[in-house]
Amino acid sequence: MTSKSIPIVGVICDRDIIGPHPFHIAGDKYLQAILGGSKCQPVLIPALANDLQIEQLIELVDGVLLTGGYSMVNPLHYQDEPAHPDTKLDVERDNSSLLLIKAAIEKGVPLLGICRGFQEMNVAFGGSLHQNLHHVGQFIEHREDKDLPLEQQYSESHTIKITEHGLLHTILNEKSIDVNSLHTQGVNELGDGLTVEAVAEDGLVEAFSVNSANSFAMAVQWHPEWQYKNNQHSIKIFTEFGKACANRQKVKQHNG
Ligand SMILES: N[C@@H](CCC(=O)NCCCC(=O)O)C(=O)O
Repeated sequence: MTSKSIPIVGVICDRDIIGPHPFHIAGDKYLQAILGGSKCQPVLIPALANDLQIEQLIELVDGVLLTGGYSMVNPLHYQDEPAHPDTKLDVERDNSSLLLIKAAIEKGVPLLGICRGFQEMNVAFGGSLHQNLHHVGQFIEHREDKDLPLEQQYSESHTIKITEHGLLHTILNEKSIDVNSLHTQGVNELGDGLTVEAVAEDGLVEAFSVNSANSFAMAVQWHPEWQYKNNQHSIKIFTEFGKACANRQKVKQHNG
């Protein structure tokens, strides 16, 4: 029985230790949102960094998803003070994502960044992060309360104002929406060639797009993958990303 092939989306893994061993892992909710929301086949990309055959890999996928993650982007990537020794880092994830972002933009592969992925994309374009938003003194609380049940951790936490006539505005057709918020870090300096698509009520950048991209290239600080089926805005984001991936697949099939 022949079935129509669906676009393939590469999902970056975290490298984390389980028991005595390192593993490459990705959150199920991201894979479900790609499968059901974007109608694409998710495949995991291990955080093998410079051992990844990026040029070969980027041709195999029709889109790239950079997921959230509890580890922090190493501040050495944006020339800031070294992270506090207790900070959970993931050097291999950093180095893998930065290579993937470059390759996806160069090759016109649709790219969606979520939370940590949003922060990685900002850094990849020369931007910087506040390592601890709650220490800066001008921002509302953007962290989740990890002592609460997950439903409450991922519940809507603040409003974002959407840039009129931008990509996100075109996708959502909304001037503002409420979003969840589960992040310690956030955009300090916006990277070169990025356009702000939304800001929080405290002025923190919450979404941006990539000016030079030949395809969908957007990143959001919140978590649209969380229970995406129950959120019309999330459905629209994953649907739009999926359409871009399907278009990439069609162009590749046409070009043979
Ligand atoms: N570690 C960064 C990014 C926060 C983030 O991605 N949180 C979600 C982790 C769990 C999930 O994938 O839902 C920061 O704290 O700023």
